[in-house]
Amino acid sequence: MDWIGGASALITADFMGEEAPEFRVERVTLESKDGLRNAIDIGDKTYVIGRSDDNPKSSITIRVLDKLTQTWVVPTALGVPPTPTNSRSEILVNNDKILIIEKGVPLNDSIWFLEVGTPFVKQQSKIKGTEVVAWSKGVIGEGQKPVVISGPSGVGKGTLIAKLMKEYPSKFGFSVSHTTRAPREKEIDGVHYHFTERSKIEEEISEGKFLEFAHVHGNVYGTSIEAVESVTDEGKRCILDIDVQGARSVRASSLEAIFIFVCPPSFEELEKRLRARGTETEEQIQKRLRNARAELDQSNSPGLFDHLLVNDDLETCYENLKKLLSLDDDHEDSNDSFIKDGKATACYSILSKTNSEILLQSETNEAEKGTTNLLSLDLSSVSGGAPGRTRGLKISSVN
Ligand SMILES: Nc1nc2c(ncn2[C@@H]2O[C@H](COP(=O)(O)OP(=O)(O)O)[C@@H](O)[C@H]2O)c(=O)[nH]1
Ligand SMILES: Nc1ncnc2c1ncn2[C@@H]1O[C@H](COP(=O)(O)OP(=O)(O)O)[C@@H](O)[C@H]1O
Repeated sequence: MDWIGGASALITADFMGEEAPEFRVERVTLESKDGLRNAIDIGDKTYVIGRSDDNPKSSITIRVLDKLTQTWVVPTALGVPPTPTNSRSEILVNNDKILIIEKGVPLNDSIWFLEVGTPFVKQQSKIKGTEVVAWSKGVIGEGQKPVVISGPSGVGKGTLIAKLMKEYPSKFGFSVSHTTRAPREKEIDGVHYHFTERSKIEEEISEGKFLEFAHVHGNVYGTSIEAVESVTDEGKRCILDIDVQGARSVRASSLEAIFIFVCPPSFEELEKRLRARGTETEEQIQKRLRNARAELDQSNSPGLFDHLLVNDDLETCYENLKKLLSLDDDHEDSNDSFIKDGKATACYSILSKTNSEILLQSETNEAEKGTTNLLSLDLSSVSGGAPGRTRGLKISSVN
């Protein structure tokens, strides 16, 4: 490695070489030929965040020095990392994650967390038997809670969701699941489902890319974290069409959602709809009907579903669904102006930290753009985190 700049700490050797560097301060900045590497000490470990020298366009690299054994490890990094910029600043929060502010990108894209010791990271580390870190993008404000819709095959979930998306294309977005089942005649890959191989989805599940997955009617179905988060990133409310096992997993996850179960008016009517749809073989219909009984039984599980909707007359059911959703719609987000303004490129660096408030100082003259030079980032009510986004960041101007 070829360092051209001095660092504020003692750096004694090539960090992947035999002789280990010696860091004497909590935070150091190491300047290499083509950008910055930053190091943060957490307990007995030093995390070095940088970019590959050989390929500046490559993604961010992370190395961990175990100070007790003086060995370097490249951890398994889960989740989607930020696009590397030439400059960033970072600080340790809660002793289990590093807040990273990337510079030269829109404010909405600049706040990231590298989780190094959160319960999720510890659990993944145990499963994988390796050092694990996980990326989670920070989101200003809460966004609207995703909506999980479950119910037996043929009850009309897809029909209701399609109506909602048609009436409110800019308000709702569909979480496109992955499945190993074969596409039906009119289904489009990437629109209705991501149709995939069993080995591929199993590999991606083991890499921590899925919020939930389940074996349903003999196939694997799963919701990738990106499927949900890409909808929310667009400012839309995400709709998930998943089975009861999936709903249970989401309930147990860090994603806060509203859970709706759609019931048929009768079992006979369900069978009639399933047959009339004409998309399954008789054997598949029988399997779906058997599973429907179990799903209907589970719809009453305490604490699982927030609302039950009976889909008898389609229009009535759709109106009831809209009523349920609008009930949750009328919250005002006090961060709204920042969420909108956050599309402009920003260059903030971390100035100081007190409890859960972090001060961000602009490196360009934001005042000229009508925004402010000093921002307060409040982390006191964040929720979520890896494997999804970290929500609930509050930003305000400091006058
Ligand atoms: N757990 C889980 N279930 C899913 C997912 N995507 C779809 N499902 C459920 O899988 C079941 C079968 O879906 P599909 O094959 O499209 O048949 P349909 O419900 O009869 O239209 C339904 O209960 C869906 O809600 C997913 O990502 N995760
Ligand atoms: N309220 C309803 N009354 C009569 N038929 C319905 C109603 N809702 C949906 N259907 C029909 O039932 C079939 C199954 O609906 P679908 O939306 O595919 O169910 P799901 O997605 O829950 O498996 C479709 O042919 C659809 O047109």
